[in-house]
Amino acid sequence: MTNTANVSPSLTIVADENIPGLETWFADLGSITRVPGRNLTRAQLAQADILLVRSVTRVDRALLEGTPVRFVGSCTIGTDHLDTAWLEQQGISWSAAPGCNANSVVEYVFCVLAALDVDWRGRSFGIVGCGNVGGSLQRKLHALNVRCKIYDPWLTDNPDAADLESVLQQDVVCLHAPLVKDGAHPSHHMIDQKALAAIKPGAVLISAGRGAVIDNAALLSLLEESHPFTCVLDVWENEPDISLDLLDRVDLGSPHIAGYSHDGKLAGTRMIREAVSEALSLPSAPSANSESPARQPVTTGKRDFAAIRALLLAIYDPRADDQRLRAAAEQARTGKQSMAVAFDLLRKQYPKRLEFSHYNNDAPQLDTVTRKQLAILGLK
Ligand SMILES: NC(=O)c1ccc[n+]([C@@H]2O[C@H](COP(=O)([O-])OP(=O)(O)OC[C@H]3O[C@@H](n4cnc5c(N)ncnc54)[C@H](O)[C@@H]3O)[C@@H](O)[C@H]2O)c1
Ligand SMILES: O=C(O)[C@H](O)[C@H](O)COP(=O)(O)O
Repeated sequence: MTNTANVSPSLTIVADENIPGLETWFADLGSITRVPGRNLTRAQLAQADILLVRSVTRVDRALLEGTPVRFVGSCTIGTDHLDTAWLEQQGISWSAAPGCNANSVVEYVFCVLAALDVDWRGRSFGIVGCGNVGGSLQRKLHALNVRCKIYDPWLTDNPDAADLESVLQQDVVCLHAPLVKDGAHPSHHMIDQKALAAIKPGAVLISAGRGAVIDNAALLSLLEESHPFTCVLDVWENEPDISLDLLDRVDLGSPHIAGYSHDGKLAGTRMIREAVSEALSLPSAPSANSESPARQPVTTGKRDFAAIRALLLAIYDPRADDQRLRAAAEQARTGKQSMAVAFDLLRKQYPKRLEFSHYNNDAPQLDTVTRKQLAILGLK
């Protein structure tokens, strides 16, 4: 990282208004203009040196051609909204924030299972896509002595590697693949009618990668015919204008917030600041306040899995997100607000969600094994 502390750059930064921590991480670089990311236009970038986006902005030739933008940073893990080939061809530096909110997604998965009262300790897991999110989930499951199989075409030597069909036949199937439309292993509609049919009756399907990894029309027709497995969707095709019929039929739905822990969002902003410093030889990122606030106690009088469940849900209960999304759908049905606007608003106004590490397990009656299992999940 370059340390050019004497230089005081005066850059023009255009940023999605939903990126937190901009003041902390970018104010020293110049002026920041906050814009709604969904409708960003080329005209708004006429003076911009740096563009900071989230997943809702398509960054390509149509947006950037003829603008002075030299660096594009996406404070997200996913990169499917960036035309990286075009950016590279134009010599425009870019970066996403790999892994920034992976832990948030893993915690979401365990909280979803807690909300459904599914004791994961006696189940087998199938993980599709085993990068930062899937890999972290796999490591936690191993530590908990839970069996899992993974499908990731780029990780064939992973000890749990299996073909897609056997992965889909596990008790809990977690989708964490990126959206890839071309190349050797495209994931677009990878979970089609045939793949959906491979999921066991009574299983749980959790989709928290990108919506279009599942063929949503095929999923809807399956769920209209019968309800063979429990279906949990955080990500949808055609966000933000998601299918209300599909929402009606899933067991838990949320507006693409699995990665929305406060920690995950701030990590994304910080990582992009580090990347811009590196790419444009700018001063190092300002040092953040390293003092961590006192952990908040969570408690329960229960024991064993009931206690694990109660403690996790005291921290984050995905049923609240589900209820808010269904209330928004009701408004859309009655014509009060379009689903697309409501979906984006839920994301913009998302409550501050802290990861498990901000809490401490204050249930003294718990036995050592339960305590250890909670610690593996990140609640000590
Ligand atoms: N719901 C949310 O809030 C949320 C939050 C974070 C990330 N995501 C999504 O989850 C995706 C995964 O995140 P990550 O941090 O693990 O990314 P990552 O890049 O670290 O890992 C992705 C993994 O998927 C594998 N993969 C690629 N094509 C595949 C295919 N066709 N089938 C199966 N696996 C495939 C890759 O080999 C890689 O190991 C991101 O790309 C993003 O789209 C969603
Ligand atoms: O790719 C990611 O990091 C996540 O999907 C992220 O949580 C998306 O959030 P958004 O950028 O849409 O606000």
